[in-house]
Amino acid sequence: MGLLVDGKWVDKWYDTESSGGKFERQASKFRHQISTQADASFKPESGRYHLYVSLACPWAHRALIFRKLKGLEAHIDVSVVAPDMLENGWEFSDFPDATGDKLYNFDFMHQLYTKAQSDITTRVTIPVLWDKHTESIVNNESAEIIRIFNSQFDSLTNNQLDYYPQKLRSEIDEINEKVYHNINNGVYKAGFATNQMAYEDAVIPLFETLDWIDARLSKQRYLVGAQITEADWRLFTSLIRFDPVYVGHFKCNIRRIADYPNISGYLRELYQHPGVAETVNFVHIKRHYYFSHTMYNPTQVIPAGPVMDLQEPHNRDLLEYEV
Ligand SMILES: N[C@@H](CCC(=O)N[C@@H](CS)C(=O)NCC(=O)O)C(=O)O
Repeated sequence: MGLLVDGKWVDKWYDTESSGGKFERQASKFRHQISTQADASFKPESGRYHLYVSLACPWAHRALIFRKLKGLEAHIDVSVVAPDMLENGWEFSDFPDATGDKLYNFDFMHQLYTKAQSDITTRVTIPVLWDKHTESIVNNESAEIIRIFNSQFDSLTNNQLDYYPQKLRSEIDEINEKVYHNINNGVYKAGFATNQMAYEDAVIPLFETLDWIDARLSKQRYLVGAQITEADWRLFTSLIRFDPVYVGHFKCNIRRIADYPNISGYLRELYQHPGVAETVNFVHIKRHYYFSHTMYNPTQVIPAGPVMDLQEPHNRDLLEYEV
């Protein structure tokens, strides 16, 4: 684990000393858009873009799900890193279901970042949406990559499914904000905290938000009502990792997802949504966290459980929802 400083790889864990034991996530660097507009530098073109992901990472998982839901597999190919993120950061070593770097055959993800900009200073995160024409990074912020996938390739795919519809945008944004701070990033803030207070500052709002969501899902099928939206997929990638990893490894153990009746059914419904189960890889997920974070799990032993039957009926369609 480390970062690039002026284009050089430096092996260094997150600095929590300067922030009172708190983990603070750095903003993503590359924020270009893909657009059909005449003057756009990045236009939607089949085969032009390449997606770099880890199957372990909840942020990359969002992008993989949207690629699937929006029928982009034939247009945007994927390279999958190995689950271990150790002294060289993300790497393309051999591991079942990892693909290697299909474009450059690099050994490490940081080589892709320095190919984009040779003197860059940044953390080397995943997902990355790469442009083969300019040989650079279009965008490395998952929240933006999924919006690009949601709408900008529709003319190529003829897939008009819209997970961020105009009329629901303000409600989706409001829920995303709460879910991002308290859950998506909340589990990391709890897990990476280096003192008791920083941990409690994260773990309490995390479970308050899960309690709130469970109550909400007792009345409506999805986070924003009767229609599945981006907000649901953004929550899904954290929920699916919760019982296998966050409960134990990140000390998010006030309750398990299995203890929440409505969230459990909702999680099963999203998992059973066509195409989604294929994007979930529990071997990569468990291996990444338990093997890479050696300061929390120095033995690198990976727990065997939990048993989860995500194919059980979810019965969410029986719900009388209020919108
Ligand atoms: N804001 C980014 C965050 C991505 C992110 O932090 N990914 C993690 C993997 S789960 C990573 O690559 N971490 C490496 C690092 O922080 O150095 C996004 O949502 O795309």
